[in-house]
Amino acid sequence: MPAAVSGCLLARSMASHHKHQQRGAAATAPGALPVINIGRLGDKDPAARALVVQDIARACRDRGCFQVVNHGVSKSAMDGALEAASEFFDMPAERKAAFACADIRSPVRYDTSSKDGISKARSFLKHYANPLDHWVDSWPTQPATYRKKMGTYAVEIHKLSMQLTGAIVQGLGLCPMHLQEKLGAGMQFMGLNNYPQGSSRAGDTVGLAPHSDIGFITILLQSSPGLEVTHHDDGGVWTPVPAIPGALHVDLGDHLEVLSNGRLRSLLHRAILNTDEARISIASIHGAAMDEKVGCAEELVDERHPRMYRESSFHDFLDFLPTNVKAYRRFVETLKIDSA
Ligand SMILES: O=C(O)CCC(=O)C(=O)O
Ligand SMILES: [Fe+2]
Repeated sequence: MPAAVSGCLLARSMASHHKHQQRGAAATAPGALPVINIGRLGDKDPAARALVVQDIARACRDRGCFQVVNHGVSKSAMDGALEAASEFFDMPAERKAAFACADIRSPVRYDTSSKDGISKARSFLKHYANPLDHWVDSWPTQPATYRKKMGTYAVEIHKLSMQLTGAIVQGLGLCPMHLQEKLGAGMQFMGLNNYPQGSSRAGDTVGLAPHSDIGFITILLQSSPGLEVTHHDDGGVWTPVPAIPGALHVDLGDHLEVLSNGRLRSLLHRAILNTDEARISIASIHGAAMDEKVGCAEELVDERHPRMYRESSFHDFLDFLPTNVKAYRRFVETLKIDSA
């Protein structure tokens, strides 16, 4: 990306960051969140790739998240996904209710409020996406372009997830191929979130309660700002993630913390309601297959770094979820070997 474009993106990011800060957060964590140009990740020159890997490694270690630009996901796929989501949520309640399901294991699920008592304003649609052929027939047929638009986005994002995890594990000193097979055959769990415009008078400011995601990474597309993050050493200070046009936000999930044997931490995040506009976000969670156990990478366990976490699967996480409503704990906390 030419420097001028990069500068422009950063300037917008800062403007949006400040606007958002004035509106919500009480204090700010040090430094802006990293925005990484990953255009040279696929470069034949290993030195060019290494520089990007280094930036990603630093962002993962210090912030637990970063945004990517020049990521190869087309603008038309990103716009199409937001359109499909917005058209879905605009449908009459009865049509959406056809996807309501009490079983959190259902491959497609619509709901109007979360059970935590905090995220009351949000409605959401969740569905599996990888491999697309296997799941797409369970997706909504209305709006008519939903499957096409969301499917195109899902496939492009899955490809990006493979590239990013390749770089992240390389940054941990592992072979870039370390997770590729597991991810290729793994879960892609998409969560489409619809937040109405918030009203500060009514005091409804939090759209989605603080949590970390399962999986290795989450790639998130947001229509406007609202996502806030706090990393383990941020002292509980929330940092708004600016909505940079064309950028995608990436955050680390519980299974990456496990795989890295604690060298990386999963990211606590939440969504704030915008007082000036409604908002849509599309989270794509990338992990191993439903029943595949994920443990610490053997290469990262030695005498100085004893194994910190028990193995677990996505399935184990789903079993844990209903037990984690009142006093929220990151799933990964329950896997700590000394926490038993
Ligand atoms: O709306 C957002 O920005 C956050 C969504 C999210 O964290 C999720 O769906 O897991
Ligand atoms: Fe999340």
